[in-house]
Amino acid sequence: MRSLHHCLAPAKLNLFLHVVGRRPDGYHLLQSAFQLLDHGDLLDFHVRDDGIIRRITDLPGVPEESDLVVRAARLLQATLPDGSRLGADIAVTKRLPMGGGLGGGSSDAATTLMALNHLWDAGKSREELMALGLSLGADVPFFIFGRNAFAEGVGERLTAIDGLDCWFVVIEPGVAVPTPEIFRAPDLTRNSNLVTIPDFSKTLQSGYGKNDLQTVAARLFPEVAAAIEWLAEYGKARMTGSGACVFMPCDSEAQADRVLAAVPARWKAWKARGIGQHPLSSLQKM
Ligand SMILES: C[C@@](CO)(OP(=O)(O)O)[C@H](O)COP(=O)(O)OP(=O)(O)OC[C@H]1O[C@@H](n2ccc(N)nc2=O)[C@H](O)[C@@H]1O
Ligand SMILES: Nc1ncnc2c1ncn2[C@@H]1O[C@H](COP(=O)(O)OP(=O)(O)O)[C@@H](O)[C@H]1O
Repeated sequence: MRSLHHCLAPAKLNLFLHVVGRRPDGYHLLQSAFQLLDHGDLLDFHVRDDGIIRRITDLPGVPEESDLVVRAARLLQATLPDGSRLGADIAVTKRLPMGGGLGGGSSDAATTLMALNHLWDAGKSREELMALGLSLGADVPFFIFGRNAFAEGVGERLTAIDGLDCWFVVIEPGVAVPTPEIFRAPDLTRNSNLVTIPDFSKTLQSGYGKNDLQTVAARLFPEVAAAIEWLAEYGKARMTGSGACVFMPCDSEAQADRVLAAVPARWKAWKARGIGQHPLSSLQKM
């Protein structure tokens, strides 16, 4: 049967993240620049002919049935023609921290939709996969979109941008930040000014804007505050998504290595390069 091995589910960074309003259902309206990285989880897919979908690796804290990988596969399977007996064994090598703001679970789901759409010959267009993905999480459509992007709405309105072609240092402060708690906080700023692409594009490199979720996450999780404070000694340090991870764009790989060598032992840290395109984009029909 057909297989795909070592498919990257890349991490994302939110280069800035502004909360610009709220929908009637309570969801927050955002504006953000999403940046793809060359580091992420790795997934292996092996097609089955008995309709069974299994996650064949363990992920502590995430039961198989609630894993976004399994949910994504089931969602796509439900669109296959009646009588189809296609299923899959899926192995997930988890390298991204959960609740890290790097979009790990969402990226796993996006990679699953793209890989199985190809392996099962499901014939879904990029737009159709993005719509399926949105029901799994707000970040999923971005990963299927496959380019660095300016995101609006809750993250579903995407416009391709260049992003940053540089190295980043990422620090994992060792805590999982629950997204709902951050959005619920009374002190969250919800009225940042609307921006346009020309407004921020020229200044993206020098650290355009801010992350409105950072103040709340840093207040609730002192290790996030400590990591930002430590990294800010070296450059423009900022939190990604709803946290917990903190990142800094670097002028060179050597600068990234110098910062990594100095990171306190209690934090895990790594470097990654910004990429312009999702590695699985080539599998996609337009
Ligand atoms: C903040 C962002 C930015 O990329 O990423 P992460 O930190 O998760 O990577 C995303 O918008 C995260 O979106 P999503 O992945 O859908 O968030 P979930 O964990 O499902 O949302 C949990 C809860 O947070 C609140 N929520 C979430 C997104 C949003 N735009 N407004 C909200 O108010 C809602 O109450 C929702 O029920
Ligand atoms: N394959 C998966 N990988 C990571 N998290 C998953 C996965 N499937 C379900 N989840 C759930 O999604 C939550 C958010 O995880 P993740 O997307 O990694 O963080 P974030 O949204 O902060 O970037 C996790 O706490 C976990 O309960």
